[in-house]
Amino acid sequence: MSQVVATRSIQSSFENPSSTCLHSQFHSLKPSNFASKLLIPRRNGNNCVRVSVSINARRSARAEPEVVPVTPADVPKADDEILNLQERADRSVSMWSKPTVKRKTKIVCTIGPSTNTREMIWKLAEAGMNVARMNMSHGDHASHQKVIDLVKEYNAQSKDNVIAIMLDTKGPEVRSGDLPQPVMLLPGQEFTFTIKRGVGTADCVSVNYDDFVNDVDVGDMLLVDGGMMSLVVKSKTEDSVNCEVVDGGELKSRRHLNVRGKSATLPSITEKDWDDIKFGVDNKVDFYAVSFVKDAAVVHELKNYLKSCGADIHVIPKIESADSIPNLHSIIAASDGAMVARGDLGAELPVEEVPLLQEEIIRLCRSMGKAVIVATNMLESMIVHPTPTRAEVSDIAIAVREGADAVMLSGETAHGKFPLKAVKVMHTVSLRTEATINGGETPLSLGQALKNHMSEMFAFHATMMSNTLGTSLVVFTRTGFMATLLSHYRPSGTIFAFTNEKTVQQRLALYQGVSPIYMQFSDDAEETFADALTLLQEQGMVKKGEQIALVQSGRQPIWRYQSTHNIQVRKV
Ligand SMILES: Nc1ncnc2c1ncn2[C@@H]1O[C@H](COP(=O)(O)OP(=O)(O)OP(=O)(O)O)[C@@H](O)[C@H]1O
Ligand SMILES: CC(=O)C(=O)O
Repeated sequence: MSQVVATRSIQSSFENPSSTCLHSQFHSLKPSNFASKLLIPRRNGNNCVRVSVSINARRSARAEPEVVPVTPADVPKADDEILNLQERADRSVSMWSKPTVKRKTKIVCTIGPSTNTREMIWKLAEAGMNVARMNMSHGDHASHQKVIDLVKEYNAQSKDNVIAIMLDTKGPEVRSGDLPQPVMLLPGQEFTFTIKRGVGTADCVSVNYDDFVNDVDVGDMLLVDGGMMSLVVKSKTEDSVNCEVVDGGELKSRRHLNVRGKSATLPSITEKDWDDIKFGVDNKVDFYAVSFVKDAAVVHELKNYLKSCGADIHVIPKIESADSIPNLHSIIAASDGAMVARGDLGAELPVEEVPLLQEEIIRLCRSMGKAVIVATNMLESMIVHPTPTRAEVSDIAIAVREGADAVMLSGETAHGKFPLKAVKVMHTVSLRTEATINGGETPLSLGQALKNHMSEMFAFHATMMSNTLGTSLVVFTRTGFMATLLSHYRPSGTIFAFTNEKTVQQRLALYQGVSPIYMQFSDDAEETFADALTLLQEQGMVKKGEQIALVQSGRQPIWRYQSTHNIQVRKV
């Protein structure tokens, strides 16, 4: 029943995103076993004016597109029905009804066997995927090439949506070797890991890393599959590590191994990674998620390489290694963002550190004006179940509240049974949570981190102005800089970022609150502004008579002198 009220409150906050005042939040959260009234905030100022909207609290509000009816299976028939509904809704109110436009927090989907077809990429995109991630730990170049081509094909034919492409490197993963059949490990049992190649018996298996014996010490805790099993190191020989099983389980082939509190002394970018990075350059991907980054040097090395190739690809280090924690500030400063890779992070460090580090990494990224992604286990149970656990829903809400640019799905979309439902749940939970967040909570030290002070000042004041007036923001950008800067101030309204560069449009898909739109710029500023506003109006994203805040600032002047920056408020 409360679904009904929640949906209406979300809609009212989109009709007027500026000020989800406390009063309206209260009403939106109220139990709805009675006819409820919503407060729709008025556009001029922060005052809320009571507007009576009687809602009969009935489940029949299912037809509202934002509410995900979590039905029992992600079977094509059900999906088709949902998508048909979506298509009908899209035709009636066009782009503004798209999940990818209304929601501010972006969704990264890992593409794997469950989703690597044309049909599923299209469905994921329409359900709300903003970024397609390819994990280079799995699959080969041919299979990833197919995914890249499909995403590009989707982008080329879509008039009002764009999906960014992220290539996630395998990195220096330490894995156990092949076993002829799974081995059941029982607590108290002895088990050995060896650097000798090709061993796979009931009490000993190979490890793919020659320095394994040197890196571990007696007393260390080895975690298999991120902690599904654990073994304590009892003794070592020249080539083997003898352990006692603490938490048992079924050991299968090629499992992930971590040593609690330690990172492997391997380079963050391996030879395979360089090969994959080159593959990414050839395919003009938008982002590299770089596994097991330990310090800023590796980010500089990759950035220098990309510069030498003339590749415009952004670098997002994955914070997952114990060694990276003392270097967080310098790693993020050198990069274009960070991913909180909670899987390995929670294996190398005690799990109770993960939420604290997540908060800290998000805070650091936001204070430095960098993109931040929260990843792993977000809807893990939906790999096999059609509905999420309440804890998973809360986890997404926390990441949204903490201000992540994006939340990520891994196994849920890569090999899960309900990939579309997982995206829809993530979409709905993000949207619902966003509706309760007051905009314009400016990161305190953003001013110190960014050098281009004038742009920053204009981003800040444009945010304040659009929040006060309850308008969307319109920005014209060739490099994406001003759009990402505005995003970091988290304005309440959508940032409509017009760019004449397809690569910039694609990359901006990751950023919180940014709706990237490709448009040819003309030499005449007024003509371009008029074209942009017409497009927004045609797409149903702004209404005639509505005000928008238009920002002209940034590093590369478009239709202005270098020294002149503007914020204009225009009536459509
Ligand atoms: N391209 C792919 N081909 C085949 N299977 C895949 C692919 N991508 C992902 N998977 C499957 O989905 C699972 C979850 O994906 P995820 O990206 O989380 O990988 P992971 O190996 O579990 O973790 P990590 O992110 O640390 O590499 C993988 O373990 C794998 O079984
Ligand atoms: C995403 C990832 O690699 C992790 O969570 O470990």
